[in-house]
Amino acid sequence: MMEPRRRVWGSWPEPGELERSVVTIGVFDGFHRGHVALVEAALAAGTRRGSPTVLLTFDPHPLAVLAPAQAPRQLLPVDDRVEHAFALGVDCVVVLPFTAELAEQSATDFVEQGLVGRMGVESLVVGSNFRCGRGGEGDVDHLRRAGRRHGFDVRVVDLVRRGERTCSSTEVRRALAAGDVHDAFDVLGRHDPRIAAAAG
Ligand SMILES: Cc1cc2nc3c(=O)[nH]c(=O)nc-3n(C[C@H](O)[C@H](O)[C@H](O)COP(=O)(O)O)c2cc1C
Ligand SMILES: Nc1ncnc2c1ncn2[C@@H]1O[C@H](COP(=O)(O)OP(=O)(O)OP(=O)(O)O)[C@@H](O)[C@H]1O
Repeated sequence: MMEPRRRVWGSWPEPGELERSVVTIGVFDGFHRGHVALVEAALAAGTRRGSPTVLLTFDPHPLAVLAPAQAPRQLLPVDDRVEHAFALGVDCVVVLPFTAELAEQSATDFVEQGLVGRMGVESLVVGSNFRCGRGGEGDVDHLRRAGRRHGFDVRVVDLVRRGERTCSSTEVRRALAAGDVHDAFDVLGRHDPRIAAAAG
């Protein structure tokens, strides 16, 4: 089968559309240094295995559904996140609509029905603080156990730091809110006028 390239799914791929993959998951708002490191680790695993590297992301931001009052201002629209992923060399992107129904799904079902059943995951690459599933129950230990049951490997990436702090979308937003665009760019690892505009 020809491996898919630059394909974007707006929901889980249908059975058979994606038979094997290296998957990295998260919101990826801003595409900061940590996100880039995660994608690079996934690409290295994809190349090693000869499997497509797929970035799985959510839209809207999970907090917009789980706690709308605390939902952060979006740094990059989902189309820009997809473009960043492709520019780095990711083969395909899955954008899952984050709905109340998805938030209620157990981590086990998310992994078995989604990652294994629809994506044929061979290797899962996440940051050490990643969680998925109802109530955030699916931490990296949970994912490793699921990986042993289903025969996929879990690669946990150490969080990228910049001096004293851990790079995160939250840190970028904090710097922007303080009016310090240079600091925001320092966490991001690049100058990005669209993100400066997100400061409003
Ligand atoms: C199936 C599923 C259910 C989730 N349910 C919850 C939840 O109940 N409470 C919560 O705070 N986050 C929940 N999340 C969101 C995750 O904790 C997390 O924010 C999301 O997977 C993105 O990961 P990231 O924040 O590391 O990018 C869920 C995620 C998934 C995939
Ligand atoms: N500094 C980092 N280094 C490496 N991986 C990271 C880093 N920060 C987040 N990740 C990973 O990137 C993926 C996407 O996470 P997410 O988009 O929630 O990042 P975040 O920047 O921590 O966001 P927020 O600040 O809004 O919680 C997850 O797998 C997460 O574990």
